[in-house]
Amino acid sequence: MHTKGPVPSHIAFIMDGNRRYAKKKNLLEKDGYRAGFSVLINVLRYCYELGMKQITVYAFSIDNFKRRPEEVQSLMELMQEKIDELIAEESIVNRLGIRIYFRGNLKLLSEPVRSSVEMAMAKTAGNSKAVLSVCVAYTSTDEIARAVQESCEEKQDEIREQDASNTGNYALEQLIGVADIDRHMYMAGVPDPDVIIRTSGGTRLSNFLLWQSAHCLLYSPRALWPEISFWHLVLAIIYFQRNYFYVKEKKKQA
Ligand SMILES: CC(C)=CCC/C(C)=C/CC/C(C)=C/COP(=O)(O)OP(=O)(O)O
Repeated sequence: MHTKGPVPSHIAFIMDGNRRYAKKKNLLEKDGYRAGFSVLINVLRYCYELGMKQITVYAFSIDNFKRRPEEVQSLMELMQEKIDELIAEESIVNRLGIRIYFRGNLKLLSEPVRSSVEMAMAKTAGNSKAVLSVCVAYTSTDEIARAVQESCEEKQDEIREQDASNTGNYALEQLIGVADIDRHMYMAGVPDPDVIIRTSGGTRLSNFLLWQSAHCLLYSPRALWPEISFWHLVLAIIYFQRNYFYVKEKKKQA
């Protein structure tokens, strides 16, 4: 597919509005999520066809564990079922050559879900045409805190040496900088997103990619996530293209 003008290299989605969709259509909550997953598959294909090769979705936040236990359970079961579909040999992921990463505090997941997630990452490791990052058990503040902790652990010996020499010139800022923290992020190695799309009209980031969104655009179509179509993506790209030079300049200055 050919588009005029640049397309985002990395597009990220806050898939909001699945429960509202279920309510609107008189469906069970879990069927709202099922509809959301089907749309995710379509969106993946559209993004790929439009030339966007880094796609990130916010599938489950650490805060989502506080929802009703039955809801958490049903979402986790759906996730497991859908991961199996995603990695089936003839799946769209394998046909298009998409590598899947699950990013987040994965030890918070139950054992069966964690095994599925790890299997999906291993089974798609040979795919190299595009990357789907699925943020689960994720919040940005958790990601940043862990990255800072790991950066400190990595430099432990040097920090101790400075402590021991006790010169009064304690230079932690020379030991740990932005690049060190970057390397320990769940999103390490992924270029920052150009656009975050939050469906259902909300303009909050809800603890998603806070570190990575310094120069990112936020686009908020009114449609609920399961209502997202190809044309919503086209409009998002037009919005990106209108702001492209601003984003490019900001990144250059950074
Ligand atoms: C395997 C895989 C990647 C599965 C992902 C499935 C999927 C669509 C997950 C979305 C999860 C979620 C908590 C969305 C927020 O909308 P909400 O349900 O809170 O909606 P609301 O704003 O209407 O309450």
